[in-house]
Amino acid sequence: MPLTLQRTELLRSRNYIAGEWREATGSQLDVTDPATGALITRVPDSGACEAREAAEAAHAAFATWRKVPAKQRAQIIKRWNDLVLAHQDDLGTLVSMEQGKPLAEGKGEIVYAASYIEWFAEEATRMNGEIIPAPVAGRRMFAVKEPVGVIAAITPWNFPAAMIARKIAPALAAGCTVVCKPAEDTPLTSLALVRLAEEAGVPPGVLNIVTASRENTPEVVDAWLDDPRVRKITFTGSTPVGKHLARRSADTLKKLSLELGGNAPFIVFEDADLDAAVEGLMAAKFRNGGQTCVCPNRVFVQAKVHDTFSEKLAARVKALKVGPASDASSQIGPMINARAVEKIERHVQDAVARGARVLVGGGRLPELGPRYFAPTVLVGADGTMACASEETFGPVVPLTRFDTEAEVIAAANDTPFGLAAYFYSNDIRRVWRVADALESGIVGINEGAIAAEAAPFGGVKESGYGREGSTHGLEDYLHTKYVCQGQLD
Ligand SMILES: NC(=O)C1=CN([C@@H]2O[C@H](COP(=O)(O)OP(=O)(O)OC[C@H]3O[C@@H](n4cnc5c(N)ncnc54)[C@H](OP(=O)(O)O)[C@@H]3O)[C@@H](O)[C@H]2O)C=CC1
Ligand SMILES: O=C(O)CCCC(=O)O
Repeated sequence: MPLTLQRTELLRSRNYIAGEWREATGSQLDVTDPATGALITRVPDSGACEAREAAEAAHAAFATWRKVPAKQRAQIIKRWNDLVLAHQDDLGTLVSMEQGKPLAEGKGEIVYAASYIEWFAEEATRMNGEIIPAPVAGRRMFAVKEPVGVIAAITPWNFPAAMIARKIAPALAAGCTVVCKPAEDTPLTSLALVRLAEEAGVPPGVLNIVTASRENTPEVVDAWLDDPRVRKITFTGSTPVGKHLARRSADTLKKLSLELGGNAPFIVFEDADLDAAVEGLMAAKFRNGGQTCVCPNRVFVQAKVHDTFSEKLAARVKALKVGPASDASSQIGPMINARAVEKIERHVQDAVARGARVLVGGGRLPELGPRYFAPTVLVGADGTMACASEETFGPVVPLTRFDTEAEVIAAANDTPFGLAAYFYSNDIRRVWRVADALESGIVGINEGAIAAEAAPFGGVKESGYGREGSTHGLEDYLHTKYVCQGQLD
């Protein structure tokens, strides 16, 4: 059955700038269903002109929004959260329509996105400063929290709702205003979320969104990078684009939050509960068909339990149901675009050419459509393979056998990335030793589902910097102003 919306007005096809839904002045961009390639709708293919209008509106609105009492900002954000939850069926459907993830996951993403909105509505009222004991008599010293200013949020296609929510909600909570550009492949969920923010009472100019094609995106973002009024860039996406944003924002010294690519290790020690480890790996690896930056990319299994673990895993992976979001039984959807499937195929072919063996899957599923790839388990993977050094971003599990703890820690850390890492062990001494040794912003110990609004999400090394969620996620949108009052008489 085709996916449809109850409230069709949530399917938006214009930019939202200065409180107005504006037609494209130039060309338009097709938004398609990744399962079939069918056109869903068209949105503006914006350029520098629209980007500048959005920045202008956000700059003008900042003067008043920053002065709105925190409690009032919190109430508006809370209303946004309520509206998002009230429309979770339609929003989840939109996610699945444009991104391809199974409907249950699409709706789950909306609940996940709302958890960030609710969290930051509550945090808005807790931006406490400090009173500092003065080292000199007669002075009073304070550390005051202030909003950074206009924020540019650039978001990826893999979580079109959650990534918008966890960037925009803290910005609004802090008193910042926002210009946003969603990914070319998935602009519709973000437009619907902005529509609900408008309905919740976010004032004109405070939140602006412009859509653009992959070709025009650099023009839009460059306009913001060059604009000294834009004080912060918050970005989730690939490491090369993150580095580009860091370099290009240097001239105006913007604050940056970069949540970039990962290459997560998942380690199964011989003392682990193997069934729990298989379940944890299934949850972590196959979320969104493997298209998640915290998905395990390299799986290391200790020699003694390797064969038992791989058999158990293969049985679970073989049973996964692949299909379109419109089929309620689907567990893995299509990949986002042709480039994504090509990369996954290249990784599997390279691994096999270098000696890996396919235990399950191993190729495309043309009978379902051009964007489907079979959930795959490879054994005999090693560090020379492309899948060990690049993020596959697809449903492929390469298993590598290891002997010692020291060897596996060295292998796990042998990457420029450091976003998430997972391991399974029931030895309490090993648990803390390994957690300390892993070079990673996030560590899952006997746990595959690590994301939560109350947790600081982010990486080290070339996985970026800044944290999203938790109290740290608000801090990234604030400056600390030191105020010193001298003797009054
Ligand atoms: N950390 C994460 O969550 C993600 C990691 N990735 C990794 O990146 C790989 C490639 O995915 P891809 O979609 O190409 O990721 P990108 O980094 O290209 O895209 C992420 C966002 O950045 C925008 N963007 C792209 N180029 C520029 C630019 N020159 N200046 C400013 N903004 C830009 C994109 O816009 P547009 O869509 O219009 O190009 C999109 O909004 C994936 O296979 C995966 O390994 C991808 C997505 C998320
Ligand atoms: O960067 C990503 O892949 C999105 C984050 C997923 C998560 O919140 O777990």
